[in-house]
Amino acid sequence: MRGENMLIDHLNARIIKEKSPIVVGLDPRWDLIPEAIKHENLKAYGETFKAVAESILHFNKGIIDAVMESAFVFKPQIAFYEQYGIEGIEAYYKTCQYVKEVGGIVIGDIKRGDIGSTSEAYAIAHLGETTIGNRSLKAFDSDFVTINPYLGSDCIAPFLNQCQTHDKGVFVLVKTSNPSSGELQDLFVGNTRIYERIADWVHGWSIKTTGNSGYSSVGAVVGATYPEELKRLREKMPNSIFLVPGYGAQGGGAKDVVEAFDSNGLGALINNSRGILYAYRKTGENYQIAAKKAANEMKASIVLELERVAK
Ligand SMILES: O=c1ccn([C@@H]2O[C@H](COP(=O)(O)O)[C@@H](O)[C@H]2O)c(=O)[nH]1
Repeated sequence: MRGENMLIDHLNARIIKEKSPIVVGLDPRWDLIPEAIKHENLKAYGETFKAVAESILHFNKGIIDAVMESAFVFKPQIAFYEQYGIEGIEAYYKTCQYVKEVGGIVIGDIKRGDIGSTSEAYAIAHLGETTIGNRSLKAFDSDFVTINPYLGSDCIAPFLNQCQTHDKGVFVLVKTSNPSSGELQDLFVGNTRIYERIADWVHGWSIKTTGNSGYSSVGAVVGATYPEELKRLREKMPNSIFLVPGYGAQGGGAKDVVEAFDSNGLGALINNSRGILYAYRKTGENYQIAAKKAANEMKASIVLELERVAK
């Protein structure tokens, strides 16, 4: 498989070129969207899902445009859109489309996984193509999605198949950033913790799909809030790119994520959602200016920390 995997190599080439391993999480919250945007849509559509969806799209496009100089990877979390029904899902779809239009990469944070046949439908919906008679249509065209391995390997296989067919990628939940992630993930099965067992699976899948850059498009989600575990997991999954949430609002900082990277500054994508989207609420600036500054600062802190460690 080495060398055939283009998405991951393209991603790594851009991380190097743009010196940016950051991901901007697009988690729109109605109560935190600037009043001026909401006002315009409430006037046009009243207190409806349509007004919310239009506001979300306006806000997201503004954020994407503002941070493009320091970020090219975006992670919309689908739950924030689903709560606004069909219109919310449309805003999710259009957000993904807009990221693609401006040359960005989309990680659909969908955290899916079910029995094999249902996982296949999820995988087709978010990574593949739906067949209707003689036509094949893309439903949601993400580059990567997040997946939940709790149902076992047959729930993962359909996603891996779509990755191979359509040159897409997945991030498997390994050690999540939330405070109670250890309740299940840290339990021992024999001498191995559950999250380590999942890391072994991910490693097994990733070595079969490693690209020229030495990484696979089968990646792992590992929280910035567990830096010790992050370090050990880096050793366990040397070919997997990590998606690292937990930076910013959840307490993680540049020092906590540095072990996720290899000596070339590759191997990790660090996500920040609230800390960038709603930076304006702390600074009182225009939301785009504040988001741009927050993204630039995050990128600079991580680059500085990587340089410090490399010395
Ligand atoms: O372990 C995990 C997995 C996913 N997430 C998601 O990342 C963002 C984090 O948002 P912040 O505002 O930067 O805290 C959010 O979409 C989560 O659902 C995570 O936090 N931890």
